[in-house]
Amino acid sequence: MFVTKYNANGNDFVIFHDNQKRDRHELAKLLCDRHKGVGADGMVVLIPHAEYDFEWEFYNSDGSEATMCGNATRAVAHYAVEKGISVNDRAEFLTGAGVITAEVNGLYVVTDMLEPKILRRDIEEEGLQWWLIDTGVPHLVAEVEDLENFDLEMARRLREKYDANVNIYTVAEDELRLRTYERGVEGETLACGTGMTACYVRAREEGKARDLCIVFPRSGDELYLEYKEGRYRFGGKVDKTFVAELTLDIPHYML
Ligand SMILES: N[C@@H](CCC[C@H](N)C(=O)O)C(=O)O
Repeated sequence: MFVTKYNANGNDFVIFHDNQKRDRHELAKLLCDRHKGVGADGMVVLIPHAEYDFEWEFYNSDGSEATMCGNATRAVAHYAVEKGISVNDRAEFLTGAGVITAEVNGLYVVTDMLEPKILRRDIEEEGLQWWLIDTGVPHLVAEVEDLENFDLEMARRLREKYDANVNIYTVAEDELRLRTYERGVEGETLACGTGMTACYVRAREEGKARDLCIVFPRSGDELYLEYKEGRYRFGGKVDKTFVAELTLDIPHYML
């Protein structure tokens, strides 16, 4: 069995394709394990679909399924174009949250994000004002003055209470910086695309971010977010790290 490892600005994924949908949560746990497996924040499997280029199964590193992952959409679009599953440098595929389109230009990939839903604007916790925004998966977002003080124990409590990813950000017109505690990884990740989008949605709504914004996640990589004609677009480079043949003894029931 061959898998491809991608790094999307610090969010990393194990990707392969198969011919049918399955429950692969145990396999995801094994392959995402950084000691026993390949090591990744998530695993994605591309499955044939009658209407779209493919549909995906997305798993977090703890084996839980998630409906959407912004960074994985960019890595998967690159994978699909390279494998000929998608053509003309454009991927259109079905996620648990809806249909995604992404444009591939070399290693640079831009995803049209799903329409965000602002679920709550009134959450007060830990001295901060949080909004709850669904960008395919739920995110709590709060603006802070200092990104260095991200209390991960606090983030864990909020993640449990609201069943959401937790983000803090700073914003200055055309520059957004953020940190994300990810559900399903149960720790801080180096980047989170749906999290970046959720922070940007709030910053724009509050008149603090321009329609084109540079975004720096914890990895320090540079991405951008754009709001145009009612749509949020999210772009950045992806790295295909390696292709590996698994020699792991994978129990039959996981395959
Ligand atoms: N890293 C992702 C988000 C993945 C899903 C999330 N961990 C959840 O379970 O809600 C991104 O780039 O958006």
